[in-house]
Amino acid sequence: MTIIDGKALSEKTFEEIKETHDELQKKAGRKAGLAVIIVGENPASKIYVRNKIRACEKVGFNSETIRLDESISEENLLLEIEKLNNDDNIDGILVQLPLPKHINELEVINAISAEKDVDGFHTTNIGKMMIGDETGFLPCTPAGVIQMFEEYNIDLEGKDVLVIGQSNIVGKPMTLLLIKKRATVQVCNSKTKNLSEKLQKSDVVVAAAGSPKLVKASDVKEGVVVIDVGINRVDGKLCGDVDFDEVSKKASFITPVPGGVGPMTIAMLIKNTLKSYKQKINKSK
Ligand SMILES: Nc1nc(=O)c2c([nH]1)NC[C@@H]1CN(c3ccc(C(=O)N[C@@H](CCC(=O)O)C(=O)O)cc3)C=[N+]21
Repeated sequence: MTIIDGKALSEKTFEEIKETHDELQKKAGRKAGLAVIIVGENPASKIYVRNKIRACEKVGFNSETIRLDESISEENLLLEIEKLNNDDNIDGILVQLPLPKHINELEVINAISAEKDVDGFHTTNIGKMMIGDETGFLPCTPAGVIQMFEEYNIDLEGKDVLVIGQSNIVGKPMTLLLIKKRATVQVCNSKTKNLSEKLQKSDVVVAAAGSPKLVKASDVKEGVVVIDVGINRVDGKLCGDVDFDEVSKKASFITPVPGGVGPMTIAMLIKNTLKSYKQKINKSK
């Protein structure tokens, strides 16, 4: 059994990006820049945003955090985004989700210039992913999972993959990227019947349901590859959707929580920001 070390893999990615960025910035005369907008005081959001800013520091990018009050109007949030769209020192804009209920998330995401949407949530980038146009940005979590498969030489061709969860930010895009790898994908949600039966038949499981210990050892087959995208806080402790201690005894590969998919998500955000920076400095030449 191999534990897929997302933390180590993210550190390796940061080092590679730092080197490339150090080179490019000499010629471009400016650093890459990421702007993160956070609305309200969600404690989990604060931790994630802090991790993203730290990652920028590691690779030498400029970063800017814009903290807005919970009560901000959608109109004023859109004005903040517009400023960043027009700022030539900003390559990536990220609006931390979830947003307060009075704000329309889709409107806000689509107000970000598609060329700066390093989250890969903009309709244009989703469309590009759908048809395989590689000029766009891939959503960070699914892209991070694919990177893990590649680094550990886990071949997906012809494999039966079960994706648990169908969110716009994980389940749906994950499915598209797995199809591109020629896997046979089945997508489950909370209405799915006989989940355990489906798990037993799967070569690879991607769990993104947000339900602690949903995937148990008795559900999976010997040699299964398990990717745990869940982030749940149980009694103050961070845990995924997989009963790691038990399932790891049957798995060939498994990701831990923390230290698995989470750090890879941030690594892909930084990678997307570098891609945007490259596209912009090449354009202005
Ligand atoms: N616009 C937007 N983009 C996002 O990418 C986005 C978002 N909104 N909203 C929330 C989710 C969640 N997310 C995580 C990123 C890193 C870790 C991470 O680094 N996790 C560490 C542990 C962190 C901890 O201690 O809590 C780990 O798994 O090892 C987790 C979760 C990004 N998200």
